[in-house]
Amino acid sequence: MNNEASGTKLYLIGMPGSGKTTLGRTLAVHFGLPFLDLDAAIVAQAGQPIPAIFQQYGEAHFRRLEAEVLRTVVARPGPLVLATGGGTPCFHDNLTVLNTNGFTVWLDVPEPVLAARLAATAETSSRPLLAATGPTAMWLRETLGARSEFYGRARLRYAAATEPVSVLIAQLRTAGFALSDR
Ligand SMILES: Nc1ncnc2c1ncn2[C@@H]1O[C@H](COP(=O)(O)OP(=O)(O)OP(=O)(O)O)[C@@H](O)[C@H]1O
Ligand SMILES: O=C(O)C1=C[C@@H](O)[C@@H](O)[C@H](O)C1
Ligand SMILES: [Mg+2]
Repeated sequence: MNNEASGTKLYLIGMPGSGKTTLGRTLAVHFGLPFLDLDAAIVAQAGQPIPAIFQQYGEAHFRRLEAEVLRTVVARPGPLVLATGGGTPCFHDNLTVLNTNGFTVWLDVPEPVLAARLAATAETSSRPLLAATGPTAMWLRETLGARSEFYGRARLRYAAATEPVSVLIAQLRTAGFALSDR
């Protein structure tokens, strides 16, 4: 089965800072697939950056837009690697859409590692949900606590901070995600 014929889409889910964008690009190169970042697709569709969408219209509007753009991406023919937004699986039944139209992987990264990464990238990133408080331990604990129920329903859990990418690729093969390595 070649890539086009399989049509399988690979969806990376997980907390902000878990490495969805970084790993997504790596896997896309490895499997010779297109890569898409859902946040970038939302920005393109809205014509404004994510913090501006939150500020102008609020989170509920952002979540509707996110759900709409996700469904458009999922409906496209052909395979891809998609880095979702941190909250994507937790709203508007998006997780069901992902799980019924491709292969979901949760990048499970421990809270202290997330805290360090978010602090290190706070200056350069635009994370409106963190902008008010910064990546406090409390925000991380509460958010991870609330979201784990959704993330935990991914087809695969990948300990992204400790396991090499080769472990995930092997897990994908075992789970039946059949694509050609490059
Ligand atoms: N496996 C890794 N080991 C060490 N650092 C990593 C790893 N993966 C990602 N990072 C670093 O962690 C930070 C966050 O990575 P990335 O932007 O890919 O996460 P993300 O899940 O896409 O975040 P967001 O939800 O904000 O888009 C970046 O500085 C990146 O370089
Ligand atoms: O964790 C979240 O809820 C978010 C993460 C980002 O990827 C963006 O999708 C947005 O800032 C919301
Ligand atoms: Mg990202």
